[in-house]
Amino acid sequence: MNIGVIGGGGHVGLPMGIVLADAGFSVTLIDKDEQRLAIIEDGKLPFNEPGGKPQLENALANGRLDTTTNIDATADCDVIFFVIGTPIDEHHNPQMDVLLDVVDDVVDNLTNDQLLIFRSTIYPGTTNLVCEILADKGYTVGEDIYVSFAPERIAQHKAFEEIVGLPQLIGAPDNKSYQRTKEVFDAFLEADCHRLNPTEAELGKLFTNMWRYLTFAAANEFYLITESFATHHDVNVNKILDKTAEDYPRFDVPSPGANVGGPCLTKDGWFLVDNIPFNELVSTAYQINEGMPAQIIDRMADKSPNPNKITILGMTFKANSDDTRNSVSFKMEKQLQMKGYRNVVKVEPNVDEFSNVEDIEDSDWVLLMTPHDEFAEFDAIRSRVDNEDCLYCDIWGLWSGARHHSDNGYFFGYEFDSKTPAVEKEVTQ
Ligand SMILES: NC(=O)c1ccc[n+]([C@@H]2O[C@H](COP(=O)([O-])OP(=O)(O)OC[C@H]3O[C@@H](n4cnc5c(N)ncnc54)[C@H](O)[C@@H]3O)[C@@H](O)[C@H]2O)c1
Ligand SMILES: CC(=O)N[C@@H]1[C@@H](OP(=O)(O)OP(=O)(O)OC[C@H]2O[C@@H](n3ccc(=O)[nH]c3=O)[C@H](O)[C@@H]2O)O[C@H](CO)[C@@H](O)[C@@H]1O
Repeated sequence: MNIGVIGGGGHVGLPMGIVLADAGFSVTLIDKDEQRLAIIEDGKLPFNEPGGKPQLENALANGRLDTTTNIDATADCDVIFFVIGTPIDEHHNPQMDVLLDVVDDVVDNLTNDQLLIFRSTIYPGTTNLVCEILADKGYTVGEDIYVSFAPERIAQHKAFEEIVGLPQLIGAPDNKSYQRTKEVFDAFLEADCHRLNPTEAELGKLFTNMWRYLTFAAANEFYLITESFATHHDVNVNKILDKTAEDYPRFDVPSPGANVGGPCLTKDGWFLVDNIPFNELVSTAYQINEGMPAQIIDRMADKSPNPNKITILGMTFKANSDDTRNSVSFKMEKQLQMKGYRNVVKVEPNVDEFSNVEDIEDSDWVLLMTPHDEFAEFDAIRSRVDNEDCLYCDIWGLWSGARHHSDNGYFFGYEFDSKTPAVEKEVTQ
């Protein structure tokens, strides 16, 4: 069976294509980004995704993986996956035309019995709209052409483990489209397929991401509330969250986080918001998460006014990633500049264009925005800074001793002995 993956050079499309090839299908990665395709042809992943390289090399060696920039290649495919980016515009509205233009191109080359699987995160109703477009062209979905929405739910960096391990939602308008989609996934899936109709599956995917985004906003809101009490009381948010959740079954709150961003979590909320214009849960979560840089800067300035040099640790949107898309670190940099702090060093070990830890000497503030493994040793960071008056901010709790014992994530370097485990310090407190 020939499978085409449109957007096959991307963070979702490439792992999908590799797994399909590994399962024995003959796969063509169709992508407009020639540079990415050249890297892939060379046996390399254009981005960091653990475990993928050997599988890619294997697929290339077996001749089961091919690449092209030519969208007309879909004409020779039995199954076509759509995995291109589905962005929002500058007004936070979904850019529907990006995907629909590609659908138009594919429809021009359509042949009977092809199965179209939408895997990008899409605006609710899009799959049904595609069915209408196909009907206008004279096709009958479920009889001479097949369509489904099978959302990707992996988190970056876990792609190769999660593509095979997570249950697959399949939104299908008819039995045959469902069965044909399930057959493709059953070739490699170690979990079950769950059937919904297309719009239900589209909403389910968006709800999954929104739920995660809301839990981070709740943790950040708890952090801000605790801060407001911290002016008159000895309270620490991470200590509250940990102790309150200990051995208790219904309080599963993540840590507050300085950097809740990435290519989709933030934008996906806007796919829902315009359907509920007067309800504000999603937009409030956005304001809380995107407001973290301003909140952090205010607290830093209270404790340590007039810093000459500020270091941001981490420019990617999440730990151990090389993906800077929609990272809140850039908002942090912008806010610092707007407040007049001009000397800002941006350290990012996973992307070439940024500074490295050699450049952080004499910083007055160090802001841990992305909790990369490279930053885990507080003592190493502190000795690079070599300024005993430096104020550090780690609301993630990466420097774990600090998590319970610093002032809600802020602490002056030399007051804090990072080698002492949090639990021992607590006993002696
Ligand atoms: N990144 C994630 O962790 C993740 C997880 C689940 C779902 N998603 C969703 O998956 C989709 C893809 O996201 P991504 O992170 O892989 O994006 P990406 O930008 O990494 O990949 C998209 C790829 O599509 C290609 N492309 C764009 N327009 C094209 C066109 N007209 N013809 C051919 N190729 C084209 C791009 O060159 C790129 O290689 C989005 O809808 C996203 O919301 C992403
Ligand atoms: C529901 C779900 O799983 N959806 C996945 C998720 O994948 P993801 O790769 O974006 O990864 P996450 O790990 O969720 O991180 C997101 C941001 O949250 C920050 N974060 C993380 C842990 C924490 O405790 N506190 C935090 O604040 C982190 O720094 C980062 O900025 O979203 C994709 C769209 O991108 C999805 O489509 C994909 O299916």
